[in-house]
Amino acid sequence: MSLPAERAQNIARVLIEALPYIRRFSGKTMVIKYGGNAMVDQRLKDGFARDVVLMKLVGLNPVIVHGGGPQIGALLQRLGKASEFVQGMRVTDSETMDVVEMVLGGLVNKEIVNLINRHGGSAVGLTGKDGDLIRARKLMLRRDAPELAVPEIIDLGHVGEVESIDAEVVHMLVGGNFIPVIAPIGVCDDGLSYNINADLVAGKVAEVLQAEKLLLLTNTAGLLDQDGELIRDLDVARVNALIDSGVIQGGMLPKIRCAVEAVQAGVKAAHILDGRVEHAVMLDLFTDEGVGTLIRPRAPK
Ligand SMILES: Nc1ncnc2c1ncn2[C@@H]1O[C@H](COP(=O)(O)OP(=O)(O)O)[C@@H](O)[C@H]1O
Ligand SMILES: CC(=O)N[C@@H](CCC(=O)OP(=O)(O)O)C(=O)O
Repeated sequence: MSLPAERAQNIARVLIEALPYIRRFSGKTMVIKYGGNAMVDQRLKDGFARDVVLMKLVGLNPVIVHGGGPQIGALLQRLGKASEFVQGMRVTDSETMDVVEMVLGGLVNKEIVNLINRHGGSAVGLTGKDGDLIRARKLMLRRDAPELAVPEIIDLGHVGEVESIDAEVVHMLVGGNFIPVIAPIGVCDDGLSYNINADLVAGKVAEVLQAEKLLLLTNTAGLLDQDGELIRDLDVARVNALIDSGVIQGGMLPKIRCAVEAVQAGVKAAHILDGRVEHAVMLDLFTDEGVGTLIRPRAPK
């Protein structure tokens, strides 16, 4: 493989320009949540895989946690089953759980692994069952409303939350130069599978690994305010006000909650960004302020 001299010089210039950024993040862990809504078309998927491979090659440690909500919905529809969500969480009966496990642990996980490997990386796919990575407990949602004397408890079936993460298998893979690709399926003490929102898993994985950054790739420019304008930067105190006023709804609720919990538990920063933008991950790394919405533990002084 050989390049014309002028092209080689241009590449060298760009790499040298990138050096301070690469040095800043070298050896650091980046947890990237790749949402089902960001897996739009082949060009974007290829771009994502190339970014991840490049990150690894320059010394960062990317760890991928993926979703696949739209992909689960599509298969359920083919099977004649409707999708129902409460506060951004899929109501999951045992038949739906089988579909979730097949789509996330099978189709989507292996598609991402294959994509990264085809672009020159070494990815290994896991669900929370592999290496006992994700222990889950049943999630009981609370609904508070003025007309309710006591909060309503909503049972969503096989929907879980993270009880604990045993990251040994992740450390082993990262140490062996692999890129872990994690599907958000947990297992509880009695061996039952639980469907966990991928944002929640990504936040907990970032916490346990004490990641430098948690990047949440989705299908909006970031968190939008009541006028649809991008909020570039917010601290934990403002998040609650935005939830109470109804600005943050649906799938954005677990996303923002997990980002807040992660930064409160020691992750340096969380970003919600548009995965439909080409090279979104690199854009985030190579700009001081990042792109999308930055969530930090407290407002800058
Ligand atoms: N304030 C908000 N800003 C941006 N998106 C919001 C907001 N409130 C609700 N949403 C919704 O949240 C969605 C992202 O969540 P979700 O569909 O679960 O994405 P993903 O599959 O990437 O996790 C957006 O597409 C949007 O419809
Ligand atoms: C409990 C719950 O809602 N689980 C999600 C898991 C997948 C996911 O989170 O996918 P995205 O990130 O693409 O939305 C679901 O069943 O859709």
